[in-house]
Amino acid sequence: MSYDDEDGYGYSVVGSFPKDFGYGPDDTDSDAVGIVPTENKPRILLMGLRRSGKSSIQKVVFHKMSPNETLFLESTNKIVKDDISNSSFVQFQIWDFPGQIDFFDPTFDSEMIFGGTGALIFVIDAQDDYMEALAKLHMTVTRAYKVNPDIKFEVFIHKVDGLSDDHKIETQRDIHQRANDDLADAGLENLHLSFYLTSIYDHSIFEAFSKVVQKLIPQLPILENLLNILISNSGIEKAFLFDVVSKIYIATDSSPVDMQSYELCCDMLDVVIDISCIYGMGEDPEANPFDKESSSLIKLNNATVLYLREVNKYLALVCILREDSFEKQGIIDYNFHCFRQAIQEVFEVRTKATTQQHGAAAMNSTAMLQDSMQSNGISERPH
Ligand SMILES: Nc1nc2c(ncn2[C@@H]2O[C@H](COP(=O)(O)OP(=O)(O)OP(=O)(O)O)[C@@H](O)[C@H]2O)c(=O)[nH]1
Repeated sequence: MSYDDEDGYGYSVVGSFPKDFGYGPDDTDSDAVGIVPTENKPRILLMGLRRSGKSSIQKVVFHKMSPNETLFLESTNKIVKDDISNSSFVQFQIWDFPGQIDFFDPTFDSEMIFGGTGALIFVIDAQDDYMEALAKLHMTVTRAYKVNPDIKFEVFIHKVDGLSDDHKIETQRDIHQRANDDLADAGLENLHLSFYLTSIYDHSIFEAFSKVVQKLIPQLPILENLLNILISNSGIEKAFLFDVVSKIYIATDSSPVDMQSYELCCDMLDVVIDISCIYGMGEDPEANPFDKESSSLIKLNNATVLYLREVNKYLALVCILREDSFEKQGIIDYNFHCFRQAIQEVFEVRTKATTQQHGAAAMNSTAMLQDSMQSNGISERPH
């Protein structure tokens, strides 16, 4: 399929995505090598006061719920466990906690809950008075840290869509200061909190979740390295490796991420998914239309090109590059092919369990990619 309008703003869709964006790779899937048993999957906890927006975040990011529909979500009364296994890299469980959870309740087994946790996201409603939330945050993180000091503590200052830009920054500064002062008073200077301004009404929640998830992906440095090699050889300005279903980016090259580029790439993914779901199904409804031929090209009217390629069933690469760099599409496609193979190798290593093998194979795939890439003739990475 190919679409063009008179402004020269057009896109083409070759191949498409599966109609059913269900979760969980099936065991017969060759991309889903190294499926981790449920109990070993890293766990992400969503905690915070009642009505702070925990369930909405989970539904919007992982279940494609539209933000307006969250108005009708009922209060969560028990821990809801959600197994997110949509990618071999992004295999984790999200536990959504009820707002009124009581840590002093004898049935609350903190050893079990915090013991296997990778990240704890504490959601604070920025449109409400946050003093009570800060007290709860302090109690939660100190308790969790005692059980498991390796947990990554992430604070979502949420619902910021209702705040002016100045108010957002002031709120973040105030929450940051108070939370860290409380920790310093308790002698817990080593406990590190990361802060994000989020809303389900824009891309900020996807960006924040991307950063949380990236901290739990041991292969992140390898993926970044592979992306750096790809973009520097291909004249690409920015590349994101997306988890197709959630729009989380699991890695990007090491140039800084600006929100606009990320939004643009997210929008492209949405367009491709929508078009594919409507027009991409073949005659066989069981066949997966998102295959290695799947790609899409959007030419913007500012001499920039967005280029999407399927990496495997769960991952897509979305690149931003200048139109003149795209003249040598053959080289970009060749380099992409090498990149895809290198990613495949990183996947395969997961099945071969040992860390030593992992490290050796990662170095191997990076070196091989560096050797096999063709240069686009652009010596410096454009800015
Ligand atoms: N303006 C705005 N409202 C939001 C946002 N996220 C969630 N909400 C609203 O906040 C309300 C509470 O959301 P929930 O997701 O049910 O909150 P919760 O933390 O899961 O609540 P409990 O289950 O009671 O613990 C809903 O009406 C949502 O529509 C946001 O980013 N901005």
